[in-house]
Amino acid sequence: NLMSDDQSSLPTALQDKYVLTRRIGTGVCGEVRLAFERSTCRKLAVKIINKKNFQSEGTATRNAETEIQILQRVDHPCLIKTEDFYQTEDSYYIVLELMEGGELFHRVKSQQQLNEGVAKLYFYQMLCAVQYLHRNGIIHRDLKPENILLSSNEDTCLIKVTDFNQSRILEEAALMRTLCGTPSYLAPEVFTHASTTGYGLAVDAWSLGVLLFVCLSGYAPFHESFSENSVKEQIIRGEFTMVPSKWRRVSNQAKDVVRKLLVVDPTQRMSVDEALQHPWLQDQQMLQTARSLMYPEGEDALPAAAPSDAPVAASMEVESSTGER
Ligand SMILES: COc1ccc(CNC(=O)c2ccc3nccnc3c2)cc1
Repeated sequence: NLMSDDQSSLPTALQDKYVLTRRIGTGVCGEVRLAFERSTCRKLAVKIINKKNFQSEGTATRNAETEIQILQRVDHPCLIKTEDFYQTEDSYYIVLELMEGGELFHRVKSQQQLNEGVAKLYFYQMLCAVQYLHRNGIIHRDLKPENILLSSNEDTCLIKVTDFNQSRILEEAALMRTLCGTPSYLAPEVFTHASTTGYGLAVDAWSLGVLLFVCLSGYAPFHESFSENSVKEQIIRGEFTMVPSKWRRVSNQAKDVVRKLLVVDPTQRMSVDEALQHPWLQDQQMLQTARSLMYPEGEDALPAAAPSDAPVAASMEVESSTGER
């Protein structure tokens, strides 16, 4: 447990600043623990990654910048922010803002399926996050409900994409590991193109299609119980199943987005940019809500034009004219 050897193996600088407590998440490369900043008692998440299954042996490092620096360089309201970073010879410790709502995976599971308006709000934020990554030359390659975190337990909340740097670091090793793991969210070209450098931005669009499918219906589009073909076969053929009872209340526009993302040929697949222009997302109320979640300071930064007949403004006018402030 934490109080025994683990605690002692933590960097002292980390221990000086934070108290690490229970495990709140686990991933391929390590675990996430709930932490408290000693000086402020602020709750944070500390992601512990042991290097041995993180290092892609042999492959040349991509460029001078380490992926962790990329993690620290990117800045978008729907991308998890790194607060602090430590390392020992066998582990990385990444201090992250705590996402109180936990993984999207658990939210969808507990609610069976999300209502369409909530799914649209979350999907729009994912599109913005992935569009930002793509514009910064980062392909996530591993988008799945476990990597989408919710900022609160409210339906209307900010979402953040996480783990986007790891897939870049695990580039070659990930392909091997990915081909061993459950392929449910993987795009067909991951199987057909041998090298990871072969596939482009379109893989993230496919995974977003699977994510939207899961949010709207509560189940995965490719599953061994749906066909005698393996999940891998179903993916390569783009053979997904929309169970009527689960999709009855979903709008045709939402289904259209899913169908245009789950296209096998990456050159024919709708891109993230095109998805952001799809009619289903031209929903002013959702866009307004998303904007206020993503850019909260945006609200007071632009002073609302006070209507001319506002009594408050008038009284303030009186005060200032008498010189009172
Ligand atoms: C007060 O203690 C808690 C409150 C809420 C939760 C739910 N959150 C989580 O379970 C969780 C999991 C992984 C994460 N990875 C990075 C950042 N934040 C994360 C949050 C977990 C603990």
